[in-house]
Amino acid sequence: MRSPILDYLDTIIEQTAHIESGALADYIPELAAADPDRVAVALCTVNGTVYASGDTDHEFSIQSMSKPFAYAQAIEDRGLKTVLRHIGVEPSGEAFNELSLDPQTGKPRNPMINAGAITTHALLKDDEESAVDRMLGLFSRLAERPIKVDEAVAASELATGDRNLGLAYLLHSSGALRQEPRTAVTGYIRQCAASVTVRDLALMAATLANGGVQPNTGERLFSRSGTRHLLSVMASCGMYDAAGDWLTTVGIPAKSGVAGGIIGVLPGQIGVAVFSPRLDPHGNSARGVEMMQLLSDDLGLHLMEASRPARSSLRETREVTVEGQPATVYVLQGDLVLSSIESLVRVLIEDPPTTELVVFDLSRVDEVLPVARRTASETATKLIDDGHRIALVDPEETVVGFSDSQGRAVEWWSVERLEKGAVGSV
Ligand SMILES: NC(=O)CC[C@H](N)C(=O)O
Repeated sequence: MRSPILDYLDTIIEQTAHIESGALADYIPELAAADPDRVAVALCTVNGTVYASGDTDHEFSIQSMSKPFAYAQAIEDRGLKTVLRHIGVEPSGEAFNELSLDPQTGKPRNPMINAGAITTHALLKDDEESAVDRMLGLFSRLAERPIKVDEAVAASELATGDRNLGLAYLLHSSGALRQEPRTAVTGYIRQCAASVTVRDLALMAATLANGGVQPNTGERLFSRSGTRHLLSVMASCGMYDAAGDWLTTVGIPAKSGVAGGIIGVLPGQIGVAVFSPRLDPHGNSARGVEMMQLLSDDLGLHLMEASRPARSSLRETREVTVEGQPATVYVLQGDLVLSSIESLVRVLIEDPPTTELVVFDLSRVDEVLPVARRTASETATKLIDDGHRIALVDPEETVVGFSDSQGRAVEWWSVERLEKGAVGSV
């Protein structure tokens, strides 16, 4: 059966379908030729499972979403102290391509704006392979597939890259740039032209959510402390001059790119990625920001929300005989949020119950977020359609009035009925 999490992601696309505001980035001619109606959304858990909806395999250039990964790599290559000597960590409150450095220090204010990102690129180790190849190798390990430069995008931006060149000359004159301005800008632009999908980006973001370890390969790509530092910078500077608004509303470390992508990271839980090419006046995807806002509200992503456990909500699965008939009992625990019920939903899909009677024991459940309830309703529909009977044991009344997504009621069992009726331990 199709995962209800995919059905949920479909609703994010449907609910934002009316948003047609914003404009394509036109200072890079190749981006102005993009199809403005493309849209995609993906999320990836820290277990490495990716869910994606919309134009999931459509490739677009990573642009400024490359900046966090280059910054983390520069920290690995040179150490945090050296990187901090070259680039600050203060929000600039300015546009991403502003021609300005911190007047007190002569350094770029942070690594998420172009001045800081060009400086970052020039700090990457380039003795064995070029800094661009090094970044492509990193992207490929993060996304688990070969990531390449979109040569048309790179050529288009190189031909119109005067502003970034101007910035690089400014940086060079203040002593902040390790390379010749033209070399640094060419490398930075090629780094930005790497071609990715929302699936790739969700996996990349999930690696940051997972403390720097790629969830599927288990490879440590960034140190834990480097990842924490990066996420803090993304939280305060990732959305440029909209960063304060972003942190108060969506509330997760994020980074946007001018091709229309945005990535977000909920530490310890999930990475998310959205794509829609029309940009708002800050240079962030207009529909993408709305999609992120919905994801944040529905999934309870906001960092300042009282913390929710990242552990799985499935405590254990038991096969027992209740009142003379075989039953599968799923014992759930903790707060039911999307990232904690994801593993339960995946077990139900990949290893469906073999008994007609399926019991969910919610005795140890504390709180159920609306999106978890909705996903559970959709899962119930799929189970009922497959011929199962569903019974809920819910002594704390965490899901009062629960029904499947078509309004079909489930059975309500007391703890005693389950415990007394069961042969085999419950
Ligand atoms: N915000 C962005 O995505 C900007 C990246 C783009 N390559 C530039 O330097 O202008």
